[in-house]
Amino acid sequence: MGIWEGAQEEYNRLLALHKKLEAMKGRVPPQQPILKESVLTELSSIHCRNAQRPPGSYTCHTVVTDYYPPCLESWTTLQKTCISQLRIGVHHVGQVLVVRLITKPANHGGCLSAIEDEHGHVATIEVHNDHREPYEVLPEGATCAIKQPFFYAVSKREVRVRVDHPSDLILIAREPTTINAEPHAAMLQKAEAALSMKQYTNACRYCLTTLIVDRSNPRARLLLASAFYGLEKYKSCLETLQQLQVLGQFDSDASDLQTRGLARLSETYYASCGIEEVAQDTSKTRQEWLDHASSHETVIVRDSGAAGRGLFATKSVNKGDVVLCETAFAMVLPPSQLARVICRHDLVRKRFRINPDVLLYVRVMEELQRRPTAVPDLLQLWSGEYRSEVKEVLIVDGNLVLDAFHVSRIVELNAMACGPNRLGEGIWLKASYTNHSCAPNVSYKLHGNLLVGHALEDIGEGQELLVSYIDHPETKPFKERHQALAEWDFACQCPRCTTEYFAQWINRIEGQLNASEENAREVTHSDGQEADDGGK
Ligand SMILES: C[S@@+](CC[C@H](N)C(=O)[O-])C[C@H]1O[C@@H](n2cnc3c(N)ncnc32)[C@H](O)[C@@H]1O
Repeated sequence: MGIWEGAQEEYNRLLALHKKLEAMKGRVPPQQPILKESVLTELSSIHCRNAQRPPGSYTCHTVVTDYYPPCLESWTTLQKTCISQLRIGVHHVGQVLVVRLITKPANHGGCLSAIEDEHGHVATIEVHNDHREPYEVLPEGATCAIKQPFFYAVSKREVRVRVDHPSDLILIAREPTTINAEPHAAMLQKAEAALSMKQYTNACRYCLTTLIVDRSNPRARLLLASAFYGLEKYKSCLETLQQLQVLGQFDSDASDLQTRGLARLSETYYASCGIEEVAQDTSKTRQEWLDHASSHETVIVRDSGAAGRGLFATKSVNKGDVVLCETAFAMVLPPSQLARVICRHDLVRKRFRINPDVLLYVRVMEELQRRPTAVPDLLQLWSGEYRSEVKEVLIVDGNLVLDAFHVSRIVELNAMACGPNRLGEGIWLKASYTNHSCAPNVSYKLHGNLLVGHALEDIGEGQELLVSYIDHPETKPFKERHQALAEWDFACQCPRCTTEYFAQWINRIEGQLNASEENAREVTHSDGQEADDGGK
């Protein structure tokens, strides 16, 4: 059985099970208190099964049974509850469960561990949407606070405390942030480690902490400039390097970074990265991530009427010109998208998703944690009917608050297929505003992680940029185009569809009118005949 069929079968099983389990809502678990042995046995069997899987390749399932918002309050202001007071299928809003993690964590759809409260009662915790290593998510022995605990039935016999928003889990026994007291060397080592993991915001924090105390530390300045470069803040990068020049500490690393920074800045304003050369290079090297900057000076986001917001040209461009050039916010391409298969069964929206969609979502969540400065830009993207209160960078109890369901919906509605045979997917923050048209005036091409939009015709200043979300719309009739667009959950209102829709509508009305005229003629005719017959 293929991955798709397997996921479909699992989805049907889960949906049927979920319907049956609804009857348990509001009740206590069938076995109260939950037996410690059964929790530990279940976890050790998951550990055994995981150990038998080939490393790096496994299938895991995430089941979404309910959409609910993350907690926006500090755990210290919530009312304490305990495991024996939890009710199945209930989000205990306004409450917090303080527990100790008593086993080694396991990966199984989410991150799992056994928890014990102050009364010695035990349950299993299941954390979703936090894709760090299990020992980082649920470190054995730590004490944690679970905000608004959701007690959820996995089967008729098994219930778990479930966390969908990573910020709803607080590790309270985690060491306090004492970074100010650390010596510079340790702080800069942390900055280097953060840079190597592309955690640019953290790297900035470590460097700035050093610079507050030692303004002329050249290493801290160079690392800070690199972190700004990673965050695509090229102006700040160059300013930081200038300060190094003033201090007379400008070495070859700084000079190299300055050259790259200047090149990126010029690309930002003048789209000067030489798309033709980039295209030739990437087709040869097949490099995924290119060192180039986004350039979207020629576009602006504005209201587009029925389609919501759209992307408009700020100046006129000729056919063939580059209208937009943007680096990916997150992207998954084969073969990495096949390294592990993750299925997300959404029982609320009655659909399931597998790679690459789910892996892209994982990457987006990781990227947001790494670069919180990008949070507002991502959260403003189209999310259909889903509304979230979290739209800005919000830190509660030291955690970045993200509504995992909101991010998931944004990824579903804005991801673009890309890469060889369109087997990959990515998110581009500006290009996401491009609406669909069945007669597009722009087409997107991918070079590495760089999405380049070319004008398919002359486009005037203020005109909307439109791409086709489907392949070859020009060859497809109305019905086929709408079938292909179905997965985006909207009825196309582009001028071509509107014209064709009205043409079809007028044809239908004319057909009906003709038919009723025909009927009326026949009735009159037969009435006339009857009258004639009657007269005979
Ligand atoms: C990727 S977003 C495009 C940006 C979006 N309009 C916004 O306001 O953020 C895709 C969504 O835009 C809307 N859309 C795009 N093209 C459309 C069209 N031709 N007709 C109607 N709605 C369209 C649909 O709601 C679709 O799900």
